[in-house]
Amino acid sequence: MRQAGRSLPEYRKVRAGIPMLESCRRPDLVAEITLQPVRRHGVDAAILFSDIVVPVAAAGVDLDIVPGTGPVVADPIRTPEDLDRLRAITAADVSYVDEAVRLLVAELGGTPLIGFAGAPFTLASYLVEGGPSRTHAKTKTMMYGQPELWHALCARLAEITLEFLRVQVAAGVSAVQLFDSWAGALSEADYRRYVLPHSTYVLNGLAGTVPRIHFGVGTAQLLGAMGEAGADVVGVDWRTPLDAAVPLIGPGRSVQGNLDPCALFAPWPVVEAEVRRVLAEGRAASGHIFNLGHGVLPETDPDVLGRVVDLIHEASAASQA
Ligand SMILES: Cc1c2[nH]c(c1CCC(=O)O)Cc1[nH]c(c(CCC(=O)O)c1C)Cc1[nH]c(c(CCC(=O)O)c1C)Cc1[nH]c(c(C)c1CCC(=O)O)C2
Repeated sequence: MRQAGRSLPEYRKVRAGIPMLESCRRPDLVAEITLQPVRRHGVDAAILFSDIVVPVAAAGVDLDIVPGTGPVVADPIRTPEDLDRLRAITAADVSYVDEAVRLLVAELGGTPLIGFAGAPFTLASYLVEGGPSRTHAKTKTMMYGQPELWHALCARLAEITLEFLRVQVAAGVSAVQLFDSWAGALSEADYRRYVLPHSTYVLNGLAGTVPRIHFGVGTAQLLGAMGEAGADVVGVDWRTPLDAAVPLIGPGRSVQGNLDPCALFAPWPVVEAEVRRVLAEGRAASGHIFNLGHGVLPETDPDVLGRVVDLIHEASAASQA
């Protein structure tokens, strides 16, 4: 999730005056920003500093990441001719990611690095809408009205995503996360018909390499299907308690989540109780990666994040003793 950054003063300092996409293309900066939360909070894994739209920009789409808004696409993709502007990528198109991952793996020592990419639906939504959307109306208009174009777009995005993840795996990441942040906008039937085959293509393409995490927001109705897409770990947002999510996700998969990012604004005793609740509910799963249910909000106090990390370490050590 978008977490390395925005709450940390040291992040804002190194990013000052450097546009988001440019910072994603500078391996030295990527390495420094990725390491910041590991140094400060002592988290158990680092998440690569990049963005889900980085490979799409490398594929020839004119886009920008606007502070406070998110990805904005100059000419949205709405016709078969528009789709021609989205070409395949090769490793050479994203060589800065290869370089950044190699730098990081060397620096991190034993701390695992998690790579990531955006899933076809969430990427398609930005490309078709032209920017963030509450209803995803234009995206669904293409999905229902031009299903052939929709599937061609998602198939192209799946190839781009898979290549982007393969570069990260080859460079040494220890796990990958596929973000389908906005898939929760779909019914299970539509997800299965219009999205699942494409996400499955990406996740299966990495079978036998590194563990695969699959995450979306507001996906209670999709947890089973998202697990079927081929993930080893399914990420859950804060709306669904982990012990309720586990039977939906099914056997053989671990869970990730799911503290409400807004809980970090509560008085410490409330934060502590919420963290302990999430840990207790996570015991229903065969494996649990503690995380927030979505990204850290920029206003979050970094000291509270540090205390949460310490509490989780203490509580997991105590439960294993
Ligand atoms: C949907 C999505 C995006 N990007 C991402 C997703 C999927 C996960 C999720 O749902 O949070 C994924 C992402 N984006 C970023 C990371 C790197 C890891 C990390 O920083 O923790 C990751 C894993 C950096 C980023 N990506 C972005 C930031 C903020 C950039 C800044 O410093 O201004 C960071 C650190 C920008 C971004 N990029 C995107 C949005 C919606 C925004 C926020 C815009 C805003 O509110 O300012 C698209």
